[in-house]
Amino acid sequence: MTTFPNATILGYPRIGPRRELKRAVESYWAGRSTEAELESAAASLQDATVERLRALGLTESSAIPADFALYDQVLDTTAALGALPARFADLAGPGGEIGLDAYFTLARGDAERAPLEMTKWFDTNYHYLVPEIGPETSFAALADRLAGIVRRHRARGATLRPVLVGPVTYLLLAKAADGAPETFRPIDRLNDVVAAYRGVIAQLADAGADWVQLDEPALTTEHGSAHVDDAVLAYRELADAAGYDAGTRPGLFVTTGYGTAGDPAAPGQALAELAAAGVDAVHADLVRGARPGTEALQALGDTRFVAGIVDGRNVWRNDLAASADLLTSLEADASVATSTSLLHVPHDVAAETNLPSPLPHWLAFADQKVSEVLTLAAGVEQGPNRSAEVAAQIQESEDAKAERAAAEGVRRAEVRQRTAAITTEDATRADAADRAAAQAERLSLPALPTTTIGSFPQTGEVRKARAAHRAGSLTNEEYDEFLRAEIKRVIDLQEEIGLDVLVHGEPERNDMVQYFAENFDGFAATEHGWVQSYGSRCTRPSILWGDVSRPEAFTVPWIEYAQSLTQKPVKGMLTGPVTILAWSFVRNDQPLAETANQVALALRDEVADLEAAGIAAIQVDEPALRELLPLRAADQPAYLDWSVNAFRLATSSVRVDTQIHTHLCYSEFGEVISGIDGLNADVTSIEAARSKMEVAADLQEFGFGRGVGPGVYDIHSPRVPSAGEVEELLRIALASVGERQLWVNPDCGLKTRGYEETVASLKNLVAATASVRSVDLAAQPA
Ligand code: MET
Ligand SMILES: [Zn+2]
Repeated sequence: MTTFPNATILGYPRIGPRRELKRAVESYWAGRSTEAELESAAASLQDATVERLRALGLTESSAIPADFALYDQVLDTTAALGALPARFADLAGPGGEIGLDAYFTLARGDAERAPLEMTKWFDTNYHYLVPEIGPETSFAALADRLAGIVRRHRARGATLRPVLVGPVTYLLLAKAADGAPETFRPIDRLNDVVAAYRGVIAQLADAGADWVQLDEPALTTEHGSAHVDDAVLAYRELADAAGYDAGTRPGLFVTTGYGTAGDPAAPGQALAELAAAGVDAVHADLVRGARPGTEALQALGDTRFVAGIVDGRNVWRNDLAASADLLTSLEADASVATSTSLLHVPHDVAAETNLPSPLPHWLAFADQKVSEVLTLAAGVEQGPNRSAEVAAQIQESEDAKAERAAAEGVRRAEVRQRTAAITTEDATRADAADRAAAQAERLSLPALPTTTIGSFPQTGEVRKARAAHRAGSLTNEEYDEFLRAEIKRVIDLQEEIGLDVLVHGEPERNDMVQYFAENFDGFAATEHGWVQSYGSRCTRPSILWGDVSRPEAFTVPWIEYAQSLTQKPVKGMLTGPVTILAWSFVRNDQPLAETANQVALALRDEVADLEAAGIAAIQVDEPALRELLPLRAADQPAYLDWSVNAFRLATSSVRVDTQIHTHLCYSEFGEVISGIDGLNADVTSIEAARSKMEVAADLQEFGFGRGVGPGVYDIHSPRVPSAGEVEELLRIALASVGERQLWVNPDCGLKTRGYEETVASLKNLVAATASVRSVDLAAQPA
């Protein structure tokens, strides 16, 4: 093997600077292009990526990672191991291989089969496909696709470094296959999977790889850090040259992004153990994780230390002076890298033409981060005698830092004074029982009130009108007119269906976070800043760069109008502070808690204006509450403290008879039940249908005393639930939540659905509720 490159990145955005991959894949799915066309589009994008990275300076052998998943990197590893769940067994090729169509079927399901489950990748908004591993799952070395990529680039003169999810992380991220015995854990299959990895690594070596990257981020989590011993066993096996043809074992590079691997009290120790097992290069995340101890670094011996010092998860320019100092303090020869893959950031700041100046000067997207890595690596090589070029780069980073600290809008006295003056009282409401009584009187709702989560189907018409307005072909007045007609239609429809608490349908919102970013001060929107969320789906997070405030009420006119059309209560609809932070790129120059308080006060202003406009129920959505939960148990209480408090700050100014709702989805919330309780909302709607109301029982067990609306149907598919099905779920919920607390609603908003299935589903929801009210509640009226 060659020596490990001095500068590298752990991964690069795969979607393409203009979302080329998204288009190519979606066109293939739609039958508009052939497999060959898709492969050729993917190959062109790879070539462009490799050329771009070389032009930026990643010219050392093996410095460029080959991480070109068409859908997801965990699914790629599943494919390389041939680890097909039983229900997909028929998709295997003659040699057990998972071809292109099989690959996409695992990701997207088909008429008979549900796809692999999708879940969040560590504490990010990227979603991976969960492997399903059972005692019978067969593993094989089927790395043809990845080997082919390595080979193709070799022929073009570049030795790339193929990337796989490492064996321990792969199994820790997997779930037990259906039918596996209770006691079975996927990690029980470590020996078998390692044998397959060995074959995969040999295939990659055969294709010309000098180094193979194995990502082991699971070692940085609370649960995974207890598996360092397993990793040592696995890598001892993988590093054993006896398993390879003479002299062909490539270098093994193990990465540990997203935190500190192993025991956080002994940072670096896990890396030293991996080195002792025979791993040739080990990476530590120096942004989210702790700096490895000096002794641990010394114990690495010949194993190369790779310092993940350029943040793979934010969009801010690196503080090069501070990073250079940290690298010097390591007193070890180190390579320089990113903290994680750059998958989480957009491609290139230079592509942005509309960002307010001087914001671009403070930013670093993937391409800028590559340059930062190279500068820092050059600095390490040069030691105390820095070249003029490196010195100039460091100076520029210092200048940007100073400019940013002093720039207008970054720190605004009026915002600072408000957050400094926050008191406990600001986050405190009257007793829940008093609120319930006052709200019952004001709203006079039936038992088991029915409602929806906020959005109604965003039809092609709505999207077209928004685009026309943005392009200027629809005037403000015309667009307003259109939105009002849409709101009226949605209100009339809900009246007709017979729902109790109505919504305006959110037609004016492109996205539940971006809409708030556009109406608050302190945020900027990018034109091309797309990042992959899952598969071909991308989001374009706003950049929260300055102090946040709300110049004027912006949701009030729509809600007020909707309320004017009906006697029934219409919910005000806001996105909560934690979710706004989670789905934006957030400033890194102050604690998240401080930024959360600013956002909370901006929302508090909107809440006050909604209340003043006569709105009796206000919903503040926090679907991302679980997403930002720190990976380590020790860090979780502090997080729940500030995040919960921010929500309370946003919602606690209201009168006793104003009903505060919240909504949570996308996650298992079992771990944060105490946080949900802490939000102190009068009504909490929560995704529950797929887990058969489990969360209702969890809440009950916790002693949750306020309103609960466990979702009675899954909105992720067009399937219409029957009234009988909804009734059954309601009865399960009723058994734990009780009729005084139970609300009836779908799992989440309806914006991705069509009208036909929405109307049918909601009618069944209302019918089921009526039946449960008359059958189950008749005996003991509330
Ligand atoms: C991801 S949660 C979505 C909540 C929002 N109010 C909606 O209905 O779309
Ligand atoms: Zn939701």
